[in-house]
Amino acid sequence: MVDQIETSNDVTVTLPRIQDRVPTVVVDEAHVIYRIHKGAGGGTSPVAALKRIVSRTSAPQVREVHAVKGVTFTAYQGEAIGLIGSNGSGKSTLLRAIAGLLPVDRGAIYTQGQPSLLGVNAALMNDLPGERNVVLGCLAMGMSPADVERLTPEIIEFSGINQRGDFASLPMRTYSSGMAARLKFSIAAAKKHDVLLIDEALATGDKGFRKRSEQRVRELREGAGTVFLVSHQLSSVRDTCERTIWLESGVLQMDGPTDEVIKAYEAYVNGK
Ligand SMILES: Nc1ncnc2c1ncn2[C@@H]1O[C@H](COP(=O)(O)OP(=O)(O)OP(=O)(O)O)[C@@H](O)[C@H]1O
Repeated sequence: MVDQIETSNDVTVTLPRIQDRVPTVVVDEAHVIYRIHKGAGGGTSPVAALKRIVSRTSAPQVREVHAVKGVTFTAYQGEAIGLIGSNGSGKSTLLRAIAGLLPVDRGAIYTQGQPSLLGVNAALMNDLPGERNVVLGCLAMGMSPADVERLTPEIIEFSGINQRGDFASLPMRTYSSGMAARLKFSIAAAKKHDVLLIDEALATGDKGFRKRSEQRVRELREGAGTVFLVSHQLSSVRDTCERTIWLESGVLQMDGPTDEVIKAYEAYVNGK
């Protein structure tokens, strides 16, 4: 049983009916708190503690930043969900917690399979050429060597890094930050993910790359995965996601159809 949904840019997406929907991410009253150790003695390591004993200085102060405050929602297969909110509202923190890179302090996050976080900070090796990074990245995602060999030219083509000469054979350190981000997106998007988490990656490309990557996000979603997209580029969210979650100061403000949530967010931003 399926439902046809029209998105704002006239793309028709086919989604399973509510009763057939398979949850992929369940976030249940999740709290994430950063603890920053500051003050004399530097840190909590045994060496730092010993130094404090010898120098008779007090234990470092701990400052807490409560970045995500009791957020609850469920994401389903086939959904692309935008995450929006002001600077410092907790979007990247929530994404990192879903990826399992940050522990939740209270509450819980359950995911189906291993979510893949694609951020502009994803680690590639700066001294290796782009094409070697493609091979390493694909192998690290669990692709077979034969698939890697077949897909490498496609990934380089998709990224557009060779548009102004043969950059694929040059070390990554010679790339602009936009080129590096495009290559990272292209590597991650080459594989079908159960849950793909994208942090601002689409915003770094030029218009042509943005269109290609938005199309790829739609394909990934239609291939039954769930895609989360953190972006300040509201047009990207509008074109890619039919559902959007709005966070403000770590609190979930709204969760619903993208058009409604963006409208409320814009009214909030303009009224600030
Ligand atoms: N590693 C960290 N250590 C301590 N505090 C952090 C750390 N990373 C983020 N924070 C704090 O957590 C809060 C949420 O930050 P986060 O990066 O998740 O927000 P964001 O919505 O993604 O912001 P932006 O839109 O600016 O990227 C902010 O107050 C930030 O200062």
